[in-house]
Amino acid sequence: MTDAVENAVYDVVVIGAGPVGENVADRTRAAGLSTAVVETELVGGECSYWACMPSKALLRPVVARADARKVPGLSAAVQGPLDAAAVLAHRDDYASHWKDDGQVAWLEGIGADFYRGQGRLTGTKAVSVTGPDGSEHRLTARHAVAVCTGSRAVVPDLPGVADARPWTSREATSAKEVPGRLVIVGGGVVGVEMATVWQALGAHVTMLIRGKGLLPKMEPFAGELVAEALTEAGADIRTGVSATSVRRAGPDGPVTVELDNGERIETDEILFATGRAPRTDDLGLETVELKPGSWLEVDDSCRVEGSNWLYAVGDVNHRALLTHQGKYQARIAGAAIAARAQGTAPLSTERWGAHAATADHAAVPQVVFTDPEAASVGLTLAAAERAGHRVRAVDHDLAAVAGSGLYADGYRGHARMIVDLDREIVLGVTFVGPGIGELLHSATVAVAGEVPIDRLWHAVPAYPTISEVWLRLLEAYRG
Ligand SMILES: Cc1cc2nc3c(=O)[nH]c(=O)nc-3n(C[C@H](O)[C@H](O)[C@H](O)COP(=O)(O)OP(=O)(O)OC[C@H]3O[C@@H](n4cnc5c(N)ncnc54)[C@H](O)[C@@H]3O)c2cc1C
Ligand SMILES: NC(=O)c1ccc[n+]([C@@H]2O[C@H](COP(=O)([O-])OP(=O)(O)OC[C@H]3O[C@@H](n4cnc5c(N)ncnc54)[C@H](O)[C@@H]3O)[C@@H](O)[C@H]2O)c1
Repeated sequence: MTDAVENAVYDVVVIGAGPVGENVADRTRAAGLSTAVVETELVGGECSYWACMPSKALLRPVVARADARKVPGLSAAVQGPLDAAAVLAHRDDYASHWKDDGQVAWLEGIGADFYRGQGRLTGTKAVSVTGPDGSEHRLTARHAVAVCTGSRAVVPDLPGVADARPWTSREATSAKEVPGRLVIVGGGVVGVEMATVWQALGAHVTMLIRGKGLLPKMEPFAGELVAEALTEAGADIRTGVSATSVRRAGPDGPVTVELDNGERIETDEILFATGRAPRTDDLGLETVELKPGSWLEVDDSCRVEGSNWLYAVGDVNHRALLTHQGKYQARIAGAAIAARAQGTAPLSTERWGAHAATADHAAVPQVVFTDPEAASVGLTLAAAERAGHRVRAVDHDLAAVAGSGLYADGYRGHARMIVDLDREIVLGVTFVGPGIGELLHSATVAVAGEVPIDRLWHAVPAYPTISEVWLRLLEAYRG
């Protein structure tokens, strides 16, 4: 495989070993292709150390306590504060203490060759790797290079922001202490999940939302129910305001945030949860006639538009910034790379084919792990109407289901199903309420499977579970 230390030829070179790069490598190795994997930080990527894993480890005790407080006979036992030190220690375990030995061993176990260093394209099918010690490797790919370099947090360029040392999602998921006061700018998924964690751990959280409410990409009731609960928990949610400058007084002093309405807020830390940018600025894209710093546009097999060897998989292609969706793309791209390399059979790139990431357009599931949880798959009503579908939204109060009442006293929640009136299939579903995260996959199966409403009528939910909401939604649709 290697003809010299610095120069090596592989069937496939994967740049970036987050969950997505790992899965591309897993698939290409399973197909018998020699594969090099290049990682500049930690194998496992953002998800393992500063995103999904630590954030969910922080959220689990918060949400479990909130649920338990609504169960008669149990609530009195869980009125005390969370043990913040134990929660943070649990988080540290789930972030593997920011060490990647286990994941490096896994990569080696699948037979991939691992290179630690910054990967850069240097031309067609050519990648250089600059190691931490300055060493240089030049890798050539016979068939494909897969860029899986993910995304990083965006911090708006406000006066004073750099000197204020703001938190991004990295600090918000890895902080060692609970700040007394935390201002969060942005009310997307990172904003609401981190507000839920840090408010419950003892910080006083203020959210600054420039728009009308939280979770603007979901159905409006999702943001409303999450905002209601966060406010009850003690958070201060301000909508229609933007930060205009940020100033930290001295190295350890508080931060003063100026708002566009003239107000000032003093805080101990400020978190910018204001979206993501692609990690493509130092990737050598200019050597293959692509623009550094841009998201990489791909076809449904995840191959970069206009190229026959370059793939972009996961966050970096901007199709759906979610680990499970990136791993799905990795399975599709890995299969496409192998099929093209082996040239044995034509690719199935038609809608829902083995080499087409069709679900990225039609059935992307997401769970927001707040109290209450918010989960959705497929289209919202607004998105379906924008796309020109003739649809009907069917709504049901989740509290009016036997299973919900048993799950929690005073259960609050809502469900919406978007039905395509021409095809009589479900285009989208949103659930908001305690304990609904695990319900989402039933909706994903219905949407991705394009299961006709007439057949869904025969999918009987067990009594008394929260899933009975399916029956109520179908009854409401059929009148
Ligand atoms: C706070 C937070 C919580 C989240 N929670 C969830 C969740 O609960 N569920 C969910 O599905 N998604 C969640 N996400 C989104 C999820 O983290 C991303 O969708 C996922 O990490 C994308 O995987 P990836 O492999 O494409 O990129 P990444 O995980 O970003 O990995 C990319 C890897 O490439 C490496 N790299 C970059 N450039 C180079 C280079 N030039 N050379 C070599 N290596 C390079 C990076 O070091 C990194 O290790 C969350 C995100 C955040 C910020
Ligand atoms: N549970 C999960 O699945 C999960 C959890 C966390 C993150 N993620 C993923 O990570 C990605 C990043 O999350 P995110 O919350 O950072 O991004 P986001 O795009 O979901 O939300 C960012 C929010 O910040 C606002 N914003 C942007 N610039 C601003 C500014 N200058 N001032 C004020 N507000 C501003 C936007 O209007 C938007 O509402 C998302 O795509 C999400 O899917 C997923």
